[in-house]
Amino acid sequence: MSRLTESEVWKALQEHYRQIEPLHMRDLFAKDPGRFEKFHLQFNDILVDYSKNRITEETMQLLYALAREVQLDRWIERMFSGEKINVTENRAVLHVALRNRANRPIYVDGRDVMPEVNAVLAHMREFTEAVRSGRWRGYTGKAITDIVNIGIGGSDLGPVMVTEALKPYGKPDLRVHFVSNVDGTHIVETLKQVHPETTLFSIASKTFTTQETLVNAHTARDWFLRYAHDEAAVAKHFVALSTNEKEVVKFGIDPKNMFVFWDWVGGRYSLWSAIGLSIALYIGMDNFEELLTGAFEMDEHFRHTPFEQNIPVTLGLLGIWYNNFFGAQTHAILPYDQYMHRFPAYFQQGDMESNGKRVDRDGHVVDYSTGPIIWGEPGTNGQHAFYQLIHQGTKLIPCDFIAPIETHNPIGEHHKILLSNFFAQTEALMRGKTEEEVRKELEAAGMSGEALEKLVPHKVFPGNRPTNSILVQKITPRTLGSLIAMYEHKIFTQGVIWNINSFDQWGVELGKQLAKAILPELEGTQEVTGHDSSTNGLINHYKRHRLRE
Ligand SMILES: O=P(O)(O)OC[C@H]1O[C@@H](O)[C@@H](O)[C@@H](O)[C@@H]1O
Repeated sequence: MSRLTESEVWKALQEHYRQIEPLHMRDLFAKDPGRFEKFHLQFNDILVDYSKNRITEETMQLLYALAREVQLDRWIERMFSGEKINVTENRAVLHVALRNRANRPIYVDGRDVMPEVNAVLAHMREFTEAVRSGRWRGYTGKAITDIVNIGIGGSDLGPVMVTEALKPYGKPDLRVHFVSNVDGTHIVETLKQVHPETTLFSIASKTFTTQETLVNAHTARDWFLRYAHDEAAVAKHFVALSTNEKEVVKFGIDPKNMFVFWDWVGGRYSLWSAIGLSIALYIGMDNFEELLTGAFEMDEHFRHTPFEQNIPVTLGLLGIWYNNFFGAQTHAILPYDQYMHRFPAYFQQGDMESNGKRVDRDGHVVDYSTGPIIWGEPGTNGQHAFYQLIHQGTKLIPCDFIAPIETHNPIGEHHKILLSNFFAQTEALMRGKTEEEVRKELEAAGMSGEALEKLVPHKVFPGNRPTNSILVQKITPRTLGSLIAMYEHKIFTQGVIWNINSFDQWGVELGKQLAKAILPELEGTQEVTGHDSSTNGLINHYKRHRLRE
């Protein structure tokens, strides 16, 4: 037994779960007209309604007590004050410093990091303004029309998600492209759309050793040089976003064209750093700073608001409730906003790479479930795809519904229809439809007897399916910044409760190592024998059939 599962409050939650499990939210709503009032939070223009959860006031009290039990407040302070809470890599976790708009000093190893943070922001401003205004010229004197960001994981997903989410703020005559996959198709298809004289490549890699990114970057460089025939021209078309100057120089990028960040920025928390350059190029530095401001406001909220009114803490605790007491395995993020279509994918990395851990901070295998599987698609597409399982399947899937009150594209009735679906789905998931209601409905449609009885069970919706509804005024840079930070801190809250290190990612290493070992084995015709029979069989099949080409 771990300290967590042995704690009094954990046991009280287990006991309490037995009382809550049989209750239906329909009845909880019927009994208490003040339920929405009780269970919603507001911060700036973000409203979080968590009343459609399988909770009572006692549930929340116990969950907040759990946050106190694990001293969440102390962990928050540790993060914000630059303590090396990423213990396995001996690093501070300071993405919050990147958006510390108050400019309060934050120390790492006795040194205030803020002057460096501000210097990089100034460098980004100078560069993005030069490119956007057309002052920055390519090797034949033309202005830049296309940005190709080459990066993967945290060096890709954030910029992709944000540039998509903030498309209405993008410079119309500047296109951004993202190449991440080592599959040659990704770079080949992208290069078909751009011209070397007017394209700027940003090579985004914290370590600058990631195989996929370097392979793609070399291919881009070779392609470029086939046109330019001049190594000196590379400086006008390639910039690097990285922590590793040595490798950047080795690649052939002038350190003047390097935008730096630091080891205390985790890859999946790096969109706020120089990794956000493609975002800043696209939406402009003022908007990029608005994004930072939105995140900063959420940071302040997270750091200073009592748990009971604290949005990330509350969302984190609700996640714990389903994950650890109801046994929910997954969590869906469902943005009702087409521009936000990569938001679930972004937090797939954000959450699953952070909290997909099976040992605690002290290296002990945990005896409780940790990070959920995160998934989702924008509404209403999801409704016509996987919502069936959420409504009537055998699995409990807590969902976050996110929607803007105002759309960037007010055309006809579209937004009202979209929002009516947003409201209807959480209502349907909560209420369901009883046998009696189904029977009445079928009778009204003129059905009766055996035919009716046969159909009834199929048309019953059990309901009682938990959702959070997150309504924002509009998806602006500032609001998006707050929303992203909200989820980051939710992940942090859960990591603290599970006593895991949310900031390393050793799990990605084994596959990388094995791929490196296998790569040379794919050469030549010699039979491979060094693996298990499945891996040998697959590699040898590939080698035999490749030779047939
Ligand atoms: O930014 P670089 O160093 O290329 O890493 C890209 C990605 O690599 C993966 O293996 C993970 O470690 C991610 O967290 C990271 O975002």
